[in-house]
Amino acid sequence: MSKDTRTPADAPVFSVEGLWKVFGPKAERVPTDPEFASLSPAELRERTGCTAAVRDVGFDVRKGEVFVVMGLSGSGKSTLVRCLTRLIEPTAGTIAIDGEDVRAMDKARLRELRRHRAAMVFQHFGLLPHRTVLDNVAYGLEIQGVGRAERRERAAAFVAKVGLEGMEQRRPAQLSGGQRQRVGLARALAVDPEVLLFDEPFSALDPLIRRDMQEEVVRLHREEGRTMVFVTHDLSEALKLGDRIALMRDGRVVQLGTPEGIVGSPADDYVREFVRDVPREQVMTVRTAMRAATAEEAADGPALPPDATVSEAIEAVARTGSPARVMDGGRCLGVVDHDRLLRVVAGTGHRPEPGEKAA
Ligand SMILES: Nc1ncnc2c1ncn2[C@@H]1O[C@H](COP(=O)(O)OP(=O)(O)OP(=O)(O)O)[C@@H](O)[C@H]1O
Repeated sequence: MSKDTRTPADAPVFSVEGLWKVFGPKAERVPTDPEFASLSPAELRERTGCTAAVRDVGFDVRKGEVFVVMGLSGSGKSTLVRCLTRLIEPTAGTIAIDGEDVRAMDKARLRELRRHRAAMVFQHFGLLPHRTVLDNVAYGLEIQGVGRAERRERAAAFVAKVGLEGMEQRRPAQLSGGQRQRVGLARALAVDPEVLLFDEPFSALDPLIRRDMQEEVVRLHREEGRTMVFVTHDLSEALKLGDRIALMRDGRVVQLGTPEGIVGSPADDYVREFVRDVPREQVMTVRTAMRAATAEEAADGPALPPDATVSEAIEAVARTGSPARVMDGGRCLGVVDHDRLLRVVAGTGHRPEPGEKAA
């Protein structure tokens, strides 16, 4: 996936501010009382009997991006993403979709939001066992009131799109886990939502099928440019899929940034520890690794786009024996040489990305 090269449209799809979800007795008092806000999760539970699953979280999801919510088990990811369409009622804060206040929506509007605008793909597929693949995919269209002939035609197109052509008449029990998840994906896509929400959709799949599905998401995203919010506890999945990643810990977002920003400039020791084993050369780009070029260097040498990875640059430099030029529209932005590339691999010498900050 090409990262960092798109200029995102200004208007966010989702805009979230000061969001809290507190489970437990008299949950509403927790967000408003500064004394509670400073407590650790264990202290808060002890003092109030409440669990703050999401604590004062704010972010925008930009049009066309894959926004990943990542964190360990229990960090609040599922709760957060369910709050976006009020499958879980937030305790405090604001959520807007295309500028419209989600917390002010009545039942009918909410239904419309979940059916048409923000479709969810779940880990356990949620397929109807007695229906065929085709009818499962058509289901979302059926509840939208689309006529039978049209919905079957549209559903068939999406079945083909996710690579299940020829399996239209099978039932879910006759499919593998990966194939079932493809049906879930096709069903969500068929309603043509503005944004797709994925809650750990691939965590039950075995590693090879999981990789296939990740590639499927990358491909669909590349082809359609659809906005996606993707929950995962798997760092390599987050780095592979995310244009930006919100890293959660104990209900808070501890860092929000590009994969490169998070790996290259961890906001604190927790994040640093989290990304310690990531192969940096596969995430860091030459845009970050480069230095200024001399006139001679700018004129000759292998050329790479700014979002090429350091790993790709190592290959180019090894092949040609000379520094690689970072080229953007015919202009040489800088060069990467052995020294620069090795520094990235060794984890010394990166520059913080402009605009990256802890959330
Ligand atoms: N209905 C509930 N009642 C009470 N506490 C809850 C409820 N749902 C979630 N929690 C708590 O909120 C916290 C966040 O849970 P959540 O499921 O959002 O985490 P997660 O990051 O999605 O975890 P996982 O990766 O294991 O699904 C946890 O401490 C969890 O025990």
